[in-house]
Amino acid sequence: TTTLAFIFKEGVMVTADSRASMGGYISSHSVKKIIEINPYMLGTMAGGAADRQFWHRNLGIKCRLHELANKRRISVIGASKLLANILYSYRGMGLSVGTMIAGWDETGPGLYYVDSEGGRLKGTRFSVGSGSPYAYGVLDSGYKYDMSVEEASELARRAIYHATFRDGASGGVASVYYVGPTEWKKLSGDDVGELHYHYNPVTPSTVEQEM
Ligand SMILES: C#CCCCC(=O)N[C@@H](Cc1ccccc1)C(=O)N[C@@H](CC(C)C)B(O)O
Repeated sequence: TTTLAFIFKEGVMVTADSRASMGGYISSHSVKKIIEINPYMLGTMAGGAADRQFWHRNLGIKCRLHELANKRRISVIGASKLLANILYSYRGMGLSVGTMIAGWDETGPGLYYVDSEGGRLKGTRFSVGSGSPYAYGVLDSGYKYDMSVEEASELARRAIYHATFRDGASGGVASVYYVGPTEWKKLSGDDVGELHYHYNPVTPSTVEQEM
């Protein structure tokens, strides 16, 4: 898996691939690794496929209960603490979860990294999963705070593409979501095979090289 998210001038960009693997076997090309917790918050998932299904449903329920009890939307900090505390209570029981919570609340755009070791980090730029070293290479070299939504979504998509090119556990579709002040929007979903020819157009000279 390769997931990444970063805060920039216009909000938060969230991107992930869609491959599930079991060793060298690819068990799915269409896993939704960006989970729509509610209309203004997204979660990403790397690690165990079963864990993804359960924990983001579980988190969605806890966030909704918080809203009903407090008559207000839960903050990104609050949602990340709920998830970190639940995961911490399962420490040592073999959970494998590396997740990010991205959203926009009264304090502005927020991004947290949470994992099944119980770690929780606030940040502006994360990549999580087996492909993250490759994604960081593109992300860290291209990141600027003052990007437009178009520039930011292209940087995110490119970072995921390069990770799927080098990481055997990443692939399928690169999905790009943007979190704005009032809600998230899905911007694109491209098969990385098509992205390959988008970034590496075939021209007579490349045909020469491969001859
Ligand atoms: C057997 C088995 C695992 C079932 C499929 C399964 O969870 N694959 C895992 C990798 C993994 C994890 C732990 C034990 C083995 C294999 C997987 O593909 N994770 C991706 C994200 C999830 C949400 C799809 B990614 O992190 O690569």
